[in-house]
Amino acid sequence: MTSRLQSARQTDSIFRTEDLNIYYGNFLAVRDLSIDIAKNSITAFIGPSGCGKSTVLRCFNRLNDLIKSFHIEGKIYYHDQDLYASEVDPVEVRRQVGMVFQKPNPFPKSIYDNIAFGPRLLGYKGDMDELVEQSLKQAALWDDVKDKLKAFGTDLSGGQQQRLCIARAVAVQPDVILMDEPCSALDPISTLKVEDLLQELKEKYTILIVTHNMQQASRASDYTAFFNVEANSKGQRTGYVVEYERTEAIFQSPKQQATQEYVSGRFG
Ligand SMILES: Nc1ncnc2c1ncn2[C@@H]1O[C@H](COP(=O)(O)OP(=O)(O)OP(=O)(O)O)[C@@H](O)[C@H]1O
Repeated sequence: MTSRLQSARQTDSIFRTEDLNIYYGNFLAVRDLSIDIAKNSITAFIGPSGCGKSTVLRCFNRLNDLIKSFHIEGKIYYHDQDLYASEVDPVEVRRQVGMVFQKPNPFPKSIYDNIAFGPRLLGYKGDMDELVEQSLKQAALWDDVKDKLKAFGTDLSGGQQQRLCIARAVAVQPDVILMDEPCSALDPISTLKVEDLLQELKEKYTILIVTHNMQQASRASDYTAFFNVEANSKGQRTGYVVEYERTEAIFQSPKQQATQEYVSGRFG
């Protein structure tokens, strides 16, 4: 068994991976991942292209299950439950572990229906107007859209669309929100709005975010995992975590030279 990359906060972890190897067919995409993810915190995954950040992220809501060649060795525990046990329903996992993607992807429906869609599907019996309002408020979008809830979500600006997607994610009352480069298609002002929003959301949710933006990782996250990638003798490029620590330690006093070079922009 490999040593754990983060031992300081195991009592407060929401996910725990143990000796995780992730494959697409015979290709080992990520190896030897043993990390804990802290509850009610923001954890950033950084590293060069192809090191497996998105692959790891999508393991936490079983989204990779939709890829035929995908399989894992090792374990992922979610609240101490084996996430890949046969009795676990991936659809229920995805309700509890929501996701926001790189490109805002609102449904071609009204703003209201974008939010109400998930709760309706789940048979929500409460006051839908109230839920829509609360969700939009949590995503810091209510003031922008309260007078045009019937307008199409797709007609909002890019930054607003991404906040709509965040509102849609929170409307089904998840436990965790995964974000895969959520700001890469946004302008700097919208990016800062989303980053501010993350600080509020972490009071209620656990957030994992993949980002190529070093400033974003250092500004917005509590913990950072730096991934790297190396080729084996067959030329396969496998990702692994080099260093996983509190964000200020990764950016101000990294233990590994590769981390230092990456966060200072001299690599990758
Ligand atoms: N569906 C798939 N089938 C086969 N290989 C895949 C699949 N998705 C990703 N990979 C491979 O797995 C490796 C990790 O990819 P992944 O997208 O997770 O990396 P990443 O660090 O998120 O990259 P980027 O920063 O460029 O988005 C890459 O070699 C990629 O080509």
